[in-house]
Amino acid sequence: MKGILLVNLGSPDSPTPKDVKKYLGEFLMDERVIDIPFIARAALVKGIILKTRPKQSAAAYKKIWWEEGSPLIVLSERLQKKLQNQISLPVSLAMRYGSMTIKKGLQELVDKGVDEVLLFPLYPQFAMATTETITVLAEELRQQFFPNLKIESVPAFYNKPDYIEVLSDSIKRHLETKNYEHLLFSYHGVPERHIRKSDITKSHCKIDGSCCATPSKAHEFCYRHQCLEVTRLVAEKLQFQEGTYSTSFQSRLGFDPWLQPYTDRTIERLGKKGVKNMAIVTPAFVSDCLETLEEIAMEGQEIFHEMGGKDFTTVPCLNDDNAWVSLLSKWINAWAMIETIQS
Ligand SMILES: C=CC1=C(C)c2cc3[nH]c(cc4nc(cc5[nH]c(cc1n2)c(C)c5CCC(=O)O)C(CCC(=O)O)=C4C)c(C)c3C=C
Ligand SMILES: [Fe+2]
Ligand SMILES: [Fe+2]
Repeated sequence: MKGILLVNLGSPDSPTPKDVKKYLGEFLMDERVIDIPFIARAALVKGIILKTRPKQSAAAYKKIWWEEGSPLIVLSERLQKKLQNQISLPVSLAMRYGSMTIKKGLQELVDKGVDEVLLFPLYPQFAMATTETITVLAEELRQQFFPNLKIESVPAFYNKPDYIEVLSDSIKRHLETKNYEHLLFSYHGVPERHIRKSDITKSHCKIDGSCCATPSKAHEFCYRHQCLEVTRLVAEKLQFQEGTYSTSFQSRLGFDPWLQPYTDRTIERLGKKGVKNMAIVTPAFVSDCLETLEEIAMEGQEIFHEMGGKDFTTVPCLNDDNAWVSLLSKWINAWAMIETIQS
């Protein structure tokens, strides 16, 4: 029997420094997140980051935490439940980090009689820190604990026309009554080094602003290209005028160069330039989370107001939007059908 495992990033068990420290320790010790040699990574994470960041991050988590738990987990659970109501195959949910492990998710499916899993990383764009770390871990777990299980992974879906349509409709619906001058597409950032590492041609990526617009097979794994494409395709679909929208990258950590322009500086620039009403959408995230609810909706808004801006509108992530759930069930049913025909 076939089954589906949705996988998102994960959150701490509670917004306390102790639980945040445990969660960040697992997250940041992932070699595909902080991609430096083990000894240096352990020194940086355990010796520096985990000494101060858990307290700071716990305070941020406290501001956005819901009675039912972490927004990212609660929203992912709502998505899984709605999807399960539309699909006859078992649908489970796991997180790459934290208590809802991929191992538990696979076990849950196996216990229901599943022997073929569609592994669905909930990320529109590929990144080694997101999609790749999920598929690599799932394969390691398969080899170690579930040798008879067949696992197939869903690749990045950033440019699928039906995804762009659902995202564009959501943006349009949420901004219909808003009189905004500029729409900022803010994506989670990654260090520039990650983009070069994921370049399968080893020669295409220049991070100079031009390579991502030049056709290349490197784009199958280029996070920057895939983010820029989402902006371009949505702008084309919604017929945005040049100059009324732009792309930026948020949530940088450490001192390495990350993808630019940075979101906080872009908001600052827009405010300084005299933009009074702006809107912001975050298409790297399928579920609202700390990075959208605190960093953008709270901190971003504060920056904009300090710079003289007035209206700051955030477009929610797709979360458990009905059109999004229907699209996911369409993709999953197509997979189940093709697999059945082939076998
Ligand atoms: C598009 C998805 C994401 C990418 C790419 C990504 C890369 C990445 N992240 C960090 C460090 C942190 N990220 C944190 C939170 C966080 N990151 C994502 C998604 C991506 N990260 C999400 C959905 C969240 C929110 C989780 C939640 O519980 O709501 C955090 C923790 C919070 C904090 O202390 O600021 C860190 C740290 C790195 C280093 C990285 C690069 C490769
Ligand atoms: Fe992150
Ligand atoms: Fe590129």
